Amino acid sequence: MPGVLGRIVTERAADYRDADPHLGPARPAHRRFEAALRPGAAGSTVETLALIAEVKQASPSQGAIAALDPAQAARAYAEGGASAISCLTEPRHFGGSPEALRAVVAATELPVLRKDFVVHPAMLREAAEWGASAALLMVSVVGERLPEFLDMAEHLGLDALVEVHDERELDMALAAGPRILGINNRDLTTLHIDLAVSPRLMAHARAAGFGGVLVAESGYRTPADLRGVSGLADAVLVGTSLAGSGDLAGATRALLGR
Ligand SMILES: O=P(O)(O)OC[C@@H](O)[C@@H](O)c1c[nH]c2ccccc12
Repeated sequence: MPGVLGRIVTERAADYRDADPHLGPARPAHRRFEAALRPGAAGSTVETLALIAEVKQASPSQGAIAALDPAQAARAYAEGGASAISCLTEPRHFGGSPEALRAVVAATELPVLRKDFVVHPAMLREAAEWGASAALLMVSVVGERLPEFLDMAEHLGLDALVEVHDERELDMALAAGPRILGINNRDLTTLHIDLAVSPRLMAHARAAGFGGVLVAESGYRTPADLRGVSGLADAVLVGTSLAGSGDLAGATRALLGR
């Protein structure tokens, strides 16, 4: 696996090399994250797009974004109209931590996504234990093991956001029958963003008969940016432009056109 993504995945695999792979008891599926993103669930937004707002303190492309208090950030996003919260837990490149996720879960009623490079079953067990409603599964990372990881998430009562960046990954994802599909506009090997990726792959997914929830991810800054996926996406995942704004509630409202 090339580039930045390869380095991070190697590090996360090393972090969890000796972790206990047991998932523990089955947990009921609440599907709270999925329900928050369903068409119309966001209700009052101009574009009817649901917003997943991300607690993101740093990134490989930006370096430091902002030193956030995760609980305060989550409350501000909720106040601004977000439908769900994404919280990074990757520590070296994104400034995330388990504590950040736990704090976000405690601070808000909104469903929370564990945003990390899931390479080991223990990472899903942790997500459930920490109170997350969902976990990210990247096809570029789990590859052929996607069905296995989807089953594990289901066992733990977690919704899975299955992320793809190109047609090949999309076809692999569709074959596994995900309920929630995220299209990342950012190529994580080069960090290059192209907002045309989401509309292209969303049209492809719908044409292939995908009837689940579609999430457009990365690089969105303005209401005008969102117009490119309105009518195609059910939800949009936004981190940097909100987290670095200095006024998280105001920036969230502004992005949603309120
Ligand atoms: O900060 P942005 O450009 O608004 O992007 C948010 C989110 O899409 C991005 O953080 C992301 C999408 N998929 C990922 C996988 C790993 C780490 C991070 C990500």
